Amino acid sequence: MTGAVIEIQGLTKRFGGTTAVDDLSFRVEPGVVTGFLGPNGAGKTTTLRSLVGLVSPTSGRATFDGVAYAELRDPLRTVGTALEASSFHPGRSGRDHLRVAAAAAGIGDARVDEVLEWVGLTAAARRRAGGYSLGMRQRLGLAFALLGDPGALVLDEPINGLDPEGIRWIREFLRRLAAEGRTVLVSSHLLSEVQQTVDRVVIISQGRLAYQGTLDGLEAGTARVHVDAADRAELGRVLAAEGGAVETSPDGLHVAGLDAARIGELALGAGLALRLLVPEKEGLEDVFLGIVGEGGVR
Ligand SMILES: Nc1ncnc2c1ncn2[C@@H]1O[C@H](COP(=O)(O)OP(=O)(O)OP(=O)(O)O)[C@@H](O)[C@H]1O
Repeated sequence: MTGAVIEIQGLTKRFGGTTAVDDLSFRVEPGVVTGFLGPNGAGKTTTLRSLVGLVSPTSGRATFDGVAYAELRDPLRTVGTALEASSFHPGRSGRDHLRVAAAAAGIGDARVDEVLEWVGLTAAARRRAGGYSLGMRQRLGLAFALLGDPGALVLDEPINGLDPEGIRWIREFLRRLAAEGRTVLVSSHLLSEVQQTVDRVVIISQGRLAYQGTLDGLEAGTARVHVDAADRAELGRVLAAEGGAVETSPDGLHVAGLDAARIGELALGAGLALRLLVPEKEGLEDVFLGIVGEGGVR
């Protein structure tokens, strides 16, 4: 098992007059969990389906270490996917569902039992999948994705609808898979849902890339400092001269582009005594909503 770099390059998908994905490019590296975020209708599912050959792009490419899914020599061993939690034959047991999929790929029953154990479904393995709870179906989907011991995992909304215990379980599970060197890409329409699970995020809105990078970077771009001095106007001039974006309000100055430590130094250098110096952090969810905008939902 080696992690594969997932690369989306200039991907566009149109359905008739609807552009679901619009010239989208991003990279997903092994060894970390990457969140793929955007509001409902942003184009996440279409992107993930393009990645595994279920949707043919209008233009652009989606590859694993440079190879398109359809050209992979051993797809099940390269990438595991869980794109729909309910795509199981309801009358078949969880174990039989996996045995059928495994047999088609030349994978034996021992591995089926291993992945069932891995996702904590051994006790329920011989029960009808139709009677499984949503959490159990998510686990069965993960077990299916892991059958070929793939280096990459592509999971569509694996946390959606889980109870707190299920969320905690999957969070730890995904982090462990990434720590083993796998590439883990997990979609969600809620940043708060994956915030404690992901190391990096790719955010899309209306089919286009809105941000890719770390969560810290996402927050840093919007962080401001609330600061004030007796001579507010002079403080504002000093900070603006050093590149701060200064907004004056009745309760002081709100400054972007300079951190609190730097503002303290500049004020000291200018002989201004500060009477207020408070870093202001917008909640990550607010940053996310600011990026995807009101018009994000289609
Ligand atoms: N097969 C299709 N035919 C026509 N339009 C489609 C098709 N699949 C998706 N779309 C449209 O493309 C856009 C993106 O849909 P997509 O399902 O990829 O978004 P999403 O981010 O996964 O949203 P959700 O979280 O709601 O699943 C939407 O406007 C959707 O209606």
